[in-house]
Amino acid sequence: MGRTLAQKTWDAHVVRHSGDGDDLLYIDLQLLHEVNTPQAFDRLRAAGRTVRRPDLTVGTEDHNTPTLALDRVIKDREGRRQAELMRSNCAEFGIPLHRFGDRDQGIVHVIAPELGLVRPGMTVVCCDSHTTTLGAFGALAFGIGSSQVEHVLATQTLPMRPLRQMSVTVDNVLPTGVSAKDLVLALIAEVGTAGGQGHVIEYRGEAVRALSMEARMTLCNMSVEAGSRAGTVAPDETTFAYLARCPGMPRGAEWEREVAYWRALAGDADARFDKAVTLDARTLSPYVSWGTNPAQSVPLDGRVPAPCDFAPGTQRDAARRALAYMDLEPGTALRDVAVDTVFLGSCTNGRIEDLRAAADVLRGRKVADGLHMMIVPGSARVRRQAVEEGLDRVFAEAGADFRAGAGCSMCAALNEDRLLPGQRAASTNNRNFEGRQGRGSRTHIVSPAVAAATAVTGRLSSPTDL
Ligand SMILES: CC(C)[C@H](C(=O)O)[C@@H](O)C(=O)O
Ligand code: SF4
Repeated sequence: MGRTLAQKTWDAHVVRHSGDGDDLLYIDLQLLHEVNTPQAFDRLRAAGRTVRRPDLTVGTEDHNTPTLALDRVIKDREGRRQAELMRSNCAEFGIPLHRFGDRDQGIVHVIAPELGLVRPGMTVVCCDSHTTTLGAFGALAFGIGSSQVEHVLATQTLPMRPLRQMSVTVDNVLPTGVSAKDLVLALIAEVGTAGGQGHVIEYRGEAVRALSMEARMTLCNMSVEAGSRAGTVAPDETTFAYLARCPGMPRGAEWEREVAYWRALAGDADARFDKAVTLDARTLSPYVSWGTNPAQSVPLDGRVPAPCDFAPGTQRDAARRALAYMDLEPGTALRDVAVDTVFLGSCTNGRIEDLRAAADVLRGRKVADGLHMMIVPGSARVRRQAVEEGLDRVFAEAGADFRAGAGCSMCAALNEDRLLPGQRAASTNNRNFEGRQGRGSRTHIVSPAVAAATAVTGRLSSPTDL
């Protein structure tokens, strides 16, 4: 029987089929950040073990890092402690670490592709749920918990229950002004936050083929918000062209051999999916979340729904609660919702293409009076490139606050960058649960273009409104 891309990658990494339903998988790369890892290192030390493959392990600092200046210290005590432990643990076990202030530092999911660490057909794990991002390269990449981190550190393997296969086929091409972010919000609104549970999603179809690597990363990034373990896109010419520019790639005949292997990873025509969803790209438009989970999203052209629009029970209760928390009246046009903050950044939309998309909207325009637009590059490299392209000037002239330091920042508000209680943001991040961007914060998840247009008008807007 035919196999999917994920099944081929899985099969190539099984070290042992065990009786209890778990397979023991070989892991090609483990990425680490400062949150969730101290416990793993403590247990490793307590057990008198060492790191099996420090050469297949890479760390960075991202969640707690400041953004105002590169010489700024972490103010929060717990955050500072995590960063210090990250440094001492990596030093003790010989793991390369991209520290805050270094050239290659940034959000773990942003720097890994930049450094050429991720290739098609690899198994990649990280102590972070948005590791799904890296499936954009045709890798099998998923988040793991801290005891699993310890297991991989010690053995370079991981017991895993085989995943179910789900296909998301997006036919036709996305209309102009509709991005991968809008596509994935529409998908999650359709299938729900548990729609992909236990599955690895493979994104297919003409619209997906047409996406850049950055856009595919946005798509795979939010796979976890649909409940799935991983998201993948079969490697193609777009993937190879991106990889060819990455550091450390083989050249000449060796490169040709790799590409042939990567090509063969594409799913077989008779591969079976346990679940299949089809979307028509032509029907999509900019999406925005109104509630407190990403599935509570509607087209920007729409209105805030009412609880009675949902099935009685859990869904309706969740809508009622979300509306109260978000302080929104049913029936309000989304375009009438005013925000005081716009956040552009995160592992979903903190890459160079995202900054370019926002700059294209901001060029020659001004951020609305009294509104704070904060732009945080996903990595130090993204920031350098933005400066090379003159985007920093566009942001400055528009009155946006383009930060010096790279990291997660206001995506999760684990550093100093956060909303005050009651503040409302249009944000390019991926989660909007209560308090995500600071206690009492209200988040509307949007694309970079919508974020920038919203910054100009002060209300949820798309570039066509300007
Ligand atoms: C802190 C980290 C473990 C967490 C995650 O796993 O996703 C964070 O990155 C997030 O986005 O909420
Ligand atoms: S940018 Fe946000 S979603 Fe991504 S790893 Fe950081 S906190 Fe998590």
